[in-house]
Amino acid sequence: MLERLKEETLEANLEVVKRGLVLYTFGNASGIDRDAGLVVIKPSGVDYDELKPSHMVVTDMEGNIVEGDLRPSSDLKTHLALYKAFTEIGGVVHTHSEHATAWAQAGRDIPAFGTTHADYFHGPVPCTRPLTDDEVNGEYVLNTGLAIIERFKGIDPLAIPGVLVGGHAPFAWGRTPHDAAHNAVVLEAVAKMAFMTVLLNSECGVTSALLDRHYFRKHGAKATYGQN
Ligand SMILES: O=C(CO)[C@@H](O)[C@@H](O)COP(=O)(O)O
Repeated sequence: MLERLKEETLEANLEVVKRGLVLYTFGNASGIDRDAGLVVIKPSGVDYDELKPSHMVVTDMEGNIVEGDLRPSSDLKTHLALYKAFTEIGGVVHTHSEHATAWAQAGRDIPAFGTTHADYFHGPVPCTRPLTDDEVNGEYVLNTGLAIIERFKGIDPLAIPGVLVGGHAPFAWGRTPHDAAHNAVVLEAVAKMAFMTVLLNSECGVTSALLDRHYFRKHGAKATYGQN
């Protein structure tokens, strides 16, 4: 089971490279074996070209290394926080994909301008709020999972399987590492389409309101809210 999870997690890491979502060692993917209480995550700073299943780091839910000779990703705390808060997810992927990162740096939710977005994200993709000075010096900056969990109060993480960490970059998740990588790829695609949509028609927020009323309700989305 654990060996298979290492392979699946490696495949998720390599998928986001294959789709052009990460440069060099940016980003990281992880998977969880909830029965064993173990998380498998990409090692920190290792070039994807050299990555092997045996390089993957295994930790318990508190981040203690159970298996592996390399340091776990610097985003481990965020992955662990999301697994504890979103109990139905089985994989998390973090990238610095260009368009989603641009929306994150702009501090804006990605509006749902069309069904391409709405088929995967049943609402605007939320962006976390800017951190206060105290938070920048505290745990929040090391564990962006806390900001994500705060932003997802009242939002079903499986209805909207992705987020923009303000000033940083996107995280996506799913029931498996493969699903998480898939959602990360689609998140970048809808971020790019939304960016171009705004350039083509700055008044296009009307579409988003129509989608919000009709499309999401039809799909039983549990959360809709305004854009910031
Ligand atoms: O953006 C960040 C730091 O949060 C990471 O995605 C990136 O530097 C990759 O770090 P790791 O190699 O996973 O430790």
